[in-house]
Amino acid sequence: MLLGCIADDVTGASDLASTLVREGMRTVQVLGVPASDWTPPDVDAVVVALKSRTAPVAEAVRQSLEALEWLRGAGARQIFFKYCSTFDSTDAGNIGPVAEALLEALGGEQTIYCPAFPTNGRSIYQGHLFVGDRLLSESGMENHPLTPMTDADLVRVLGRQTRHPVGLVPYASVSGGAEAIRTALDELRAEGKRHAIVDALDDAHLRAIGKAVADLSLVTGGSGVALGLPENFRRSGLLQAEVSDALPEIAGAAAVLSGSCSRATNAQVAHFAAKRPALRLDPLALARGAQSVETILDWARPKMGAEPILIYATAEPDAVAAVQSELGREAAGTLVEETLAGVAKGLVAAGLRRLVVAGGETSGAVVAALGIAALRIGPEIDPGVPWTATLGEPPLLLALKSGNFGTVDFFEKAFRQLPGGGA
Ligand SMILES: Nc1ncnc2c1ncn2[C@@H]1O[C@H](COP(=O)(O)OP(=O)(O)O)[C@@H](O)[C@H]1O
Ligand SMILES: O=C(O)[C@@H](O)C(=O)COP(=O)(O)O
Repeated sequence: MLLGCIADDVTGASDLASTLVREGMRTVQVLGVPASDWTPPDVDAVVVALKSRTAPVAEAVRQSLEALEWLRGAGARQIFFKYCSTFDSTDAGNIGPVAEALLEALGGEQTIYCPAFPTNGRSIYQGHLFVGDRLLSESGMENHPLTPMTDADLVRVLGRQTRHPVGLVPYASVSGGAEAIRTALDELRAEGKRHAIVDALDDAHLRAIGKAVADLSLVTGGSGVALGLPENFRRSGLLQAEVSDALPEIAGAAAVLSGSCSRATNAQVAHFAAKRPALRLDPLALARGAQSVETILDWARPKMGAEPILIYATAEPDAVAAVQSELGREAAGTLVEETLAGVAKGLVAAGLRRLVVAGGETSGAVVAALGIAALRIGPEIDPGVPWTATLGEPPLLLALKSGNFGTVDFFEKAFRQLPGGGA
């Protein structure tokens, strides 16, 4: 294995794995830290998907260090820590504390932070993260149910999460190419800055950054900055393999489970629900017992197979806020996640084989409930969201959609790409 990756959520992990496959690395995504005696298939990169983005800090650090130990044991030459392209975190963490712990364990002196993903509209200028033409803090992410992002200045945001000071490699250096980026990093290191936010506006910047960090033991960022890493291994003659994104054909009923409340998912749910059988979860009804996994499965089972169905908790910010004020932010999230995970289990037992899940935390809960160990990466539906196939049981085609990714017709498009569509 050349590149060992630790992703703080499961949708982010498939986003990263998909980027690595497209850039010529044979990549497998594993869900949770594998058993010490598990040998990965013949691959160049392994992405360990954790559910650590919103875990308590100590737990996120513990899981990440465990993943690091496994990846190093399996021979990884460089470590990549993947988090969200919208830098989803709180003042407590978990990006800063996890990266600091990984850096310390690796004996590294410095690492970079670059969540830019220009293809999906995320760019960084003078340390400020933009989503399209808006600052992060005005992009809708300020209303995220678990990690509201109210500050777009990443030097400031990361500075609140780390023990060591944070610096910036600005656009002026990044546009000068790999050598200029290395010089800027050296200058920051000389000032005692172990952490460097790096500006990036387009893929050429990301590839230059990738080249500049070839010798860092730890690189951190969104999937975008991983674009430039495979080329480092190719240049040193370590990466030569042919990569295939072909998936096995798996027939069976199809469904979408959606727990993301992002702007993009709200629009996608409305679009799909207008044409297909759709059931809305009501967290307050779930809390009172008026709705349950069983009542949802009773609705779903007779409809399965004819066309894809949709089950969603997705709601607009005011509805989410009302639920949270009644149940509490975390309790509401957990209730919805556990319900959708239970529904996924029931649907698979009833013959579901093609599943799209919207939302990172939601996807984490669903794959854990289904006991899925690893995923093979297939073709992309939209940037950052590939179809995948489970390795082992149950045999499923699975697309784990990051909340904010995908066009408005994403769910229809996903099933159209499969042989036999969604029926
Ligand atoms: N109607 C709702 N009210 C409150 N919380 C909700 C509702 N619908 C979903 N949630 C919770 O919001 C969180 C969304 O996070 P996630 O699944 O990671 O989506 P995203 O990818 O958009 O960040 C989950 O914890 C989910 O259970
Ligand atoms: O980098 C990204 O934006 C995604 O890969 C990702 O991590 C998104 O997370 P969710 O929106 O929570 O699915």
